[in-house]
Amino acid sequence: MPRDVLVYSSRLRTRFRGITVRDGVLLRGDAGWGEFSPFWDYDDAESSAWLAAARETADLGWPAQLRSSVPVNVTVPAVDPERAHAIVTGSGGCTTAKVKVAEPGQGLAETEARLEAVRDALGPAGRIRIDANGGWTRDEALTSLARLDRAAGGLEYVEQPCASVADLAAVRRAQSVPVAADESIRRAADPLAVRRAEAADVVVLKVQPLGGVRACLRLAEEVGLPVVVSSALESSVGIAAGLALAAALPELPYACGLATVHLFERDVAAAPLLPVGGELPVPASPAAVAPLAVTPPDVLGADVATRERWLARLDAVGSRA
Ligand SMILES: O=C(O)CCC(=O)c1ccccc1C(=O)O
Ligand SMILES: [Mg+2]
Repeated sequence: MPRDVLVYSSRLRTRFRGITVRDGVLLRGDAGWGEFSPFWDYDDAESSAWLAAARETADLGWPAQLRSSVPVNVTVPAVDPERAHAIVTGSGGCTTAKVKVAEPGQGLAETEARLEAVRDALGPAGRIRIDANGGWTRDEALTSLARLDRAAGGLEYVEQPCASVADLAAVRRAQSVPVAADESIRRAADPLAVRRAEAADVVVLKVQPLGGVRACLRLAEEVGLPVVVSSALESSVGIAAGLALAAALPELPYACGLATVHLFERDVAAAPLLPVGGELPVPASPAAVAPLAVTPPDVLGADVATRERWLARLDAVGSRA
């Protein structure tokens, strides 16, 4: 393997987005290290934006930064109330929590119990947002939001309650919890459809699926809505690019969803990007977030088969450009 391409793999502490292991490639360029880690269910065409993001960070580095630290939310997967409470308590001082809801196979009562536990751990001044990942119909969204807003003692917003832009707009009009668009931006042919339909109050932007920090800055300007920068469940190298975007946005009214390194059993960086006092420090440049020393060769956790799979994927996606 070339010296400027590393493959990492880590088990996750809890199942997230249906996966229990996260892996990806780290690429080194003149500016430092960038991460290429599309999920395995993404095809080569969809993965090319992820590669553009990795190359931008590695080769060009990041635009000017307006802030040196970024408030972040703790991310609470669809775990039981005791785990949810412990995750919030051990979050490194986060006062905003994002809780996964609409998990297949889970009932509303379980979700209510999780939200009550999170509220108990945060106290009355904390903020709670939820993410349904498009899992509800309009009617389910309306029923669920009324109940979950009560269980949480107030919701800051709901992320992607339904899959389609039309349904997001309908849910937004029919009740009072603000709506954030995630998949409707990052997996849509036309991310501006959300603005035209007045389907959201907030947009979630992720650097890798949207093709890089600069592409996200342009999109933020075009959409004209408040932005929450979030992780695609990346190692500290990928999270660093999210922090670069959050640091470059003219306004940042909400905590960002970049505190996900705690979900990894083993991060790639010597100094993992974990929150302190509810904030993450913004690395000055991509060179500031280097992976651990690369000897012995398995230090980043990927076995030979995983490395070969990623190198083949990198070739396939790279040859499309
Ligand atoms: O926003 C956060 O708190 C963490 C990031 C997150 O939830 C996420 C991570 C990987 C893939 C999808 C999502 C999502 O927001 O749906
Ligand atoms: Mg989301």
